[in-house]
Amino acid sequence: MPMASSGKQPQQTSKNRAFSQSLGHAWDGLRALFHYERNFRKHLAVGSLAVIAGLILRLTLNEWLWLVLAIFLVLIAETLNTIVEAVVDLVVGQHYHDLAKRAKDVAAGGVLMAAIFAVIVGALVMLPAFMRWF
Ligand SMILES: Nc1ncnc2c1ncn2[C@@H]1O[C@H](COP(=O)(O)OP(=O)(O)OP(=O)(O)O)[C@@H](O)[C@H]1O
Repeated sequence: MPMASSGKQPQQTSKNRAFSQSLGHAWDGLRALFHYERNFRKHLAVGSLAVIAGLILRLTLNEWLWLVLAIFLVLIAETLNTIVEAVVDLVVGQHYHDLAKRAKDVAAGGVLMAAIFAVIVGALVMLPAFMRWF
């Protein structure tokens, strides 16, 4: 899915000169992910629910570490997927190309792997924590 450009910001193509400038562009990137990527919003919502469940179930430090790792892996995989989609669309536009399909499908496969990892971690962390309640 092509990502629209806002068109409102100055069109900088030179290197960032200050750390605050780099940080500002990274923030723009996060806002773009949230604004344009439905799947990123879905993963963020599921991750937030997992954090709420973790607070209710009073996870241990080790359990939090695994859970946070799983959540961030999914979000980072979705970020890489978005980058691949944007670059592929930039290069081939609406033309069909086998390599474009391979790149997008492999990127989506990366998200799927991260999501499977998150489900496994979620089950291994939440089930024992749930059992501790009884
Ligand atoms: N230019 C292209 N050439 C060949 N196949 C393509 C091309 N663009 C997309 N595809 C195929 O269509 C699928 C969907 O592409 P699209 O860019 O719409 O991703 P998407 O559905 O927006 O992905 P996501 O749900 O992660 O946002 C790709 O996984 C790929 O198999």
